[in-house]
Amino acid sequence: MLPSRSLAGIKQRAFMRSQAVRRYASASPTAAFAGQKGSNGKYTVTLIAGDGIGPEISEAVKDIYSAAGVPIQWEEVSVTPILKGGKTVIPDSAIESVKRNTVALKGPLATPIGKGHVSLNLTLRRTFNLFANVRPCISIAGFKTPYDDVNTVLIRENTEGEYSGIEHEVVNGVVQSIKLITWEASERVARYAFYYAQSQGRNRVTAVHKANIMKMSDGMFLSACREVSKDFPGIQYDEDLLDRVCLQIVQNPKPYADRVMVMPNLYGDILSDMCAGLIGGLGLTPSGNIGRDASIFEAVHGSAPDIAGKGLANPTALLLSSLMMLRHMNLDEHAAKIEKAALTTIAEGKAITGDLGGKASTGEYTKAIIQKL
Ligand SMILES: NC(=O)C1=CN([C@@H]2O[C@H](COP(=O)(O)OP(=O)(O)OC[C@H]3O[C@@H](n4cnc5c(N)ncnc54)[C@H](O)[C@@H]3O)[C@@H](O)[C@H]2O)C=CC1
Ligand SMILES: O=C(O)CCC(=O)C(=O)O
Repeated sequence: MLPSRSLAGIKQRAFMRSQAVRRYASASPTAAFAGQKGSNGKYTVTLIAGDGIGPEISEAVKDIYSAAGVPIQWEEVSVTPILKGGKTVIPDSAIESVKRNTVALKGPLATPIGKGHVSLNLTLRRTFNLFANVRPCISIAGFKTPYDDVNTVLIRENTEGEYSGIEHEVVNGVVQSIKLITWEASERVARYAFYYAQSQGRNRVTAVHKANIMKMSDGMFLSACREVSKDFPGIQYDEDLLDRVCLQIVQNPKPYADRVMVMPNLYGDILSDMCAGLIGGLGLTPSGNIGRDASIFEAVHGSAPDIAGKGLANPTALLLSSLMMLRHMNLDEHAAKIEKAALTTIAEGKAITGDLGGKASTGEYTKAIIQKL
C-alpha cells in the first residue's frame, strides 16, 4: 500500500509544525506522551540501568535529576534474560513496566559475540515496535574537536534490515543471514524522518543506501522514501550512497548540517558511531527509540567493559538521551536547564572525563553539572 494523505496525517503535520525547534528533541508524532502524574506530582519512568558502565552513568543521571527537581520517579527493572520455551526472553515485569509507563531510560546492554543469547537491545526494540532510532550528532560549542560545525540527525530503521536476526547454516561452511526489508517499515521510518525534519526546522532529508548493490532491498527502501517525500513539498529530498556519505562527512561535515539522514538498520548503527567520532566520541551521542505505544531512550554507545567500574565513564550520552525523553514528555524547561548545565561544564573543560581529555571521574563531572543547575 502506498502512503495516503489521511485526515489524521494532516492533523499530525499541523501539530508538528506548531512544535518549537529544540536541540536534543525526540519529535514523536506517533507516540505522543499520554502519561499521568501520580498523586505525588511525579511521572513514573522505567529505568533499565544496564550492564558494564550502565549502573554508573544511570546513577549520575538520577543524581542530576534529583538535584534539578525533575518531576520523575524511577521504576527500576532488571532485564536479565530468562529462558522460556527454549527462547531467551526479557522478564515480564520489565515488559509490563515499559507498557505501563510508555517511556523508559535504558543503560547499555552487553551482547555475547558470536554465541550466547540474542541481543536484548534488539529484543526490546522489536517487542515494543520501536521503529525509528533517532540519533542527533551535534558539536558542543566550546569543546574543541577537528570540526565545530557537525549538526546532523540520523534516523535509523530499527526493527528489521540486517538486524532481523534470521540466520541459518545452509550446509557445513555456508551460512546465510537474511536482510529483511518491508515496504511498511520503510515507509513508516521515512514518514517519521520527514516529520522530524519538519518539526525541527531541518530543511532536507537524505536517504542513505547501497541500492547500487542491494537493488531490491535498498531499492524498495528508497522507493518508500521517495513516495513519502511527495507529502512534504517543503522539505528537500535526496539520496546518497553510504560509502560516499562516510567519506564526505569525515572530510567536511558542514554540508550535512541541518539535515536528517534516514537509512536501513545496520547503516545507521555504523554511521552514528562514526559521526560520534566527529564531535568527541561515544560519550556524547544520545538516541531515542521511538514507537507508537512506547519509547525507550538510550546512549548510542555500548557497555564499555574496558572502563566499567573504574569511575571513568562519561554519563553525557545517557544524560542527553534522557533530555530527549523529557522533551518527549513535554518537560522542556527541565530539559533546557539540565542541558545548559551539562554543555557549559563540558565547554569549561575543568571537570570533564578522560574520554574528553579531562581528569574528572564520573562523580566529579556529575557534581560539576549539579553545581550549575
Ligand atoms: N544499545 C546498546 O546497549 C549497545 C550495546 N552494545 C554492547 O556493548 C558491549 C561493548 O561494545 P563495544 O563494541 O566495546 O562498544 P562500546 O560503545 O561499549 O565502547 C567502545 C569504546 O568507547 C568507549 N566508551 C563508550 N561509551 C563511553 C562512555 N560513556 N564514556 C567513556 N567512554 C566510552 C569504551 O570505553 C570503548 O573504548 C557489547 O556487548 C555490545 O554488543 C554496543 C552498542 C550499543
Ligand atoms: O545489541 C547490541 O549489543 C548492539 C546493538 C547496537 O550496536 C545498536 O544497535 O546500537
